[in-house]
Amino acid sequence: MLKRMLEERKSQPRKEQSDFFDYVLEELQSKDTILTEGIALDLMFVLLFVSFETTSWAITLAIKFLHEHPQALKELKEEHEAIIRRRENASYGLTWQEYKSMKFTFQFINETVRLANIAPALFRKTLKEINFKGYTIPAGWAIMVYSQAVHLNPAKYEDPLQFNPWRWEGIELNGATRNFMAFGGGIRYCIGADFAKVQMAVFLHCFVTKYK
Ligand code: HEM
Repeated sequence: MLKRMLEERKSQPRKEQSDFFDYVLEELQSKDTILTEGIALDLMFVLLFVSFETTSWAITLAIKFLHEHPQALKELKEEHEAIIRRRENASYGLTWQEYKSMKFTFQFINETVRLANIAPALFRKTLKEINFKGYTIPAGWAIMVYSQAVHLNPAKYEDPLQFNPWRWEGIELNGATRNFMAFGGGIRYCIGADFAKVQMAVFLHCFVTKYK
């Protein structure tokens, strides 16, 4: 389907660029590009999946956790109602400052994505031979980092199957750690992580303040 769309767009170029397809086409037609049509189509397909399914899945689980944990719902409601009370005009929309002040919301989001394990594993390739606990992994081998096993490891997270947003109290996460890889890590760290968190926070804000 994407291939057909690309062909159509190529045969009838639009006067003004308005979507991602137009930018991909422009790049494809530029002289020094490293992009091929195959890569471009893969990119479009992957982006459709990683930018949509991930966040909607996390939000779906967030609703489930809210339903099952009334104390978390109460605390979340309090945080968001306080944000609205502090506003000069209650009808104004959310501001970036308000978003950054959502302490419990971030704990709630971290815990949701820890348990969601939307990408349960990460893939890497060894650049050099690695010796680990008596095992040798030759250079050039594919490795699967099973992040889900870290997120559900009782040695790392007390009572790991329990939804407990309070476990994140006082912990500021700005990227991946050895124990938290819900958005991957290193050079391939999810480029949409901050965007996904904003989307989730805005959704939660509307949900707990408007839904009756
Ligand atoms: C709750 C939502 C999301 C989760 C849990 C998530 C998780 C991940 C994970 C685990 C990776 C693999 C990173 C690695 O291999 O180290 C990844 C990569 C990626 N994510 Fe996300 N993601 C989310 C939302 C998004 C959104 C909204 C976008 C785009 C708008 C996005 C775009 C990408 C892209 C393009 C990559 C590939 C990065 C690369 O290979 O350099 N993700 N994501």
